[in-house]
Amino acid sequence: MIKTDILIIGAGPTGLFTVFEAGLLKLKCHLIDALPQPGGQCSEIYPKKPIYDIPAFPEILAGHLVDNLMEQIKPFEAGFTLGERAETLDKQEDGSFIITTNKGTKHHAPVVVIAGGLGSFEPRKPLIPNIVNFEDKGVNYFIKDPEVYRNKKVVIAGGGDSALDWAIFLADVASEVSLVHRRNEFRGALDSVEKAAELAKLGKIQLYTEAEVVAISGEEKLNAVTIKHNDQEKGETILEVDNFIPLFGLSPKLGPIGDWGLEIEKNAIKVNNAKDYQTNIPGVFAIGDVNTYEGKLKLILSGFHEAAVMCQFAYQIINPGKRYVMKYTTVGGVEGFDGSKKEAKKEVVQSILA
Ligand SMILES: Cc1cc2nc3c(=O)[nH]c(=O)nc-3n(C[C@H](O)[C@H](O)[C@H](O)COP(=O)(O)OP(=O)(O)OC[C@H]3O[C@@H](n4cnc5c(N)ncnc54)[C@H](O)[C@@H]3O)c2cc1C
Repeated sequence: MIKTDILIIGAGPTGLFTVFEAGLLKLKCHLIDALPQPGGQCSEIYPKKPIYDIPAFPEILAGHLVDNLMEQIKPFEAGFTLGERAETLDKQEDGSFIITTNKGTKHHAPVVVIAGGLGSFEPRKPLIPNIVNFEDKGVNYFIKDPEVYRNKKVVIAGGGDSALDWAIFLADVASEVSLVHRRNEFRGALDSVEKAAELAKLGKIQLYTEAEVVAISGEEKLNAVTIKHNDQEKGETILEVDNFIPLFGLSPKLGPIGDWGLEIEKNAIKVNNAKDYQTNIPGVFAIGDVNTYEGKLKLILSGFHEAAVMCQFAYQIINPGKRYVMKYTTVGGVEGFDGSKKEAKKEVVQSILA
C-alpha cells in the first residue's frame, strides 16, 4: 500500500503543479497516471507546439513546460505510479480513501485530487471507412514531432485552432500543406485565421474551404486523399499526399472516474467553484480541465490557480485545527545566494520548508 498526504490522479500540468503548492505546505504527494510519462495533454498531444499564454513565458514549447514543472517539483520528492489507471475509489470509515489501479496497486490518502483532464484521449475521427487501415501509416490524429513532416506533402483537416496553428507551422516545414475545412469561416483565434489567409495568398498553404476529405487510399501506406467540394460544379479533387492529419478535437471520456458517485455535468466533475474546488464527496477535489463551474476556462493557467487554492483546503483536512499562515515563496530572503541558480533554488526551498 502506497501512503501519502495527497493522492493526485493525473500527472498533467495541473497535477504536477499541485505537488509544488502542496510542497510549500509540507504536504507529500503521490501521482497516478494512465500514461507512461508525466505531462498530460502537453506531452501526449502537442509536446512541440509553442504555448503563448503562460505568464512570464512569451513562448514555451509544451514539452519544455512539462520539463520545467518536473524541475520545479524535484525538491518535494513526489511519488509516481505511471502507466496505471485509477480504477476504484473506496472511502474508509475514518474519511480517508483507498484508490486501486487497473494493475491492482493500492494507494491510501486522506485527500484525493482528481486532475484527470480529458480522461482518456480519444481523437474525433472523420467518417472515412478505411481510415483505421492507415493509422500511423500516413494518418495521424496528433502532431507530436513536426520534423516527421519535413519535406512531406501534408493535408490537414479541421477548422479550429489546432488545424490553423499546425497548418501555419508546417508551412515552413512540409513541402506542401493543404488545409481542408467544411465551412468558409474558421473557429480559431482571429490572429491565426489572418495568418493562414496570408500564407494562402503567398501560396504556402492551399486552402480548401466548403470541402471535406471523403476518401483516402494507398498500398502499404497512404498516398492520396479525395476532397469533395460542396459546390457540385467543382466536384472532387484528388491530392497525392504523404500524410493526412484530421484535427477535429478530442472527445472527453472520463473513464472509471465517472462511476465514483461524483456529480458530473457534460463529462466534467462539478465543483464548489467559489470556495475550494471540492466535489460532492468531501475530501475529493477536482481541478484543471476535468472540473466544471460557472465561468470555467479550460486553460493551463486555470489549473495552476485551482491547485494553489485547493491545497489550502487540503491542508485543513490533513491538519485539522492547525492554523496555516500563507507566506510568499521568497520568505526567508534570497540574500546570500552565491549567484548559482541551483543553489539559489535550494535555499529558497529550504527557507520555505523551514
Ligand atoms: C492541441 C492543444 C493545444 C493546446 N494549447 C493550449 C495553450 O496554448 N494554452 C493553454 O493554456 N492550454 C492549451 N491547451 C489546453 C491544455 O493542454 C489543458 O488545459 C491542460 O493540459 C489541462 O491540464 P490538466 O493537467 O488539467 O489535464 P491533462 O493535461 O489532460 O492531464 C490529465 C492526465 O490525467 C490522466 N488521467 C485521466 N484519468 C485517469 C485515471 N483514471 N487514472 C490515471 N490517470 C488518469 C491522463 O492520462 C492525463 O495524463 C491545449 C490543448 C490541446 C489539445
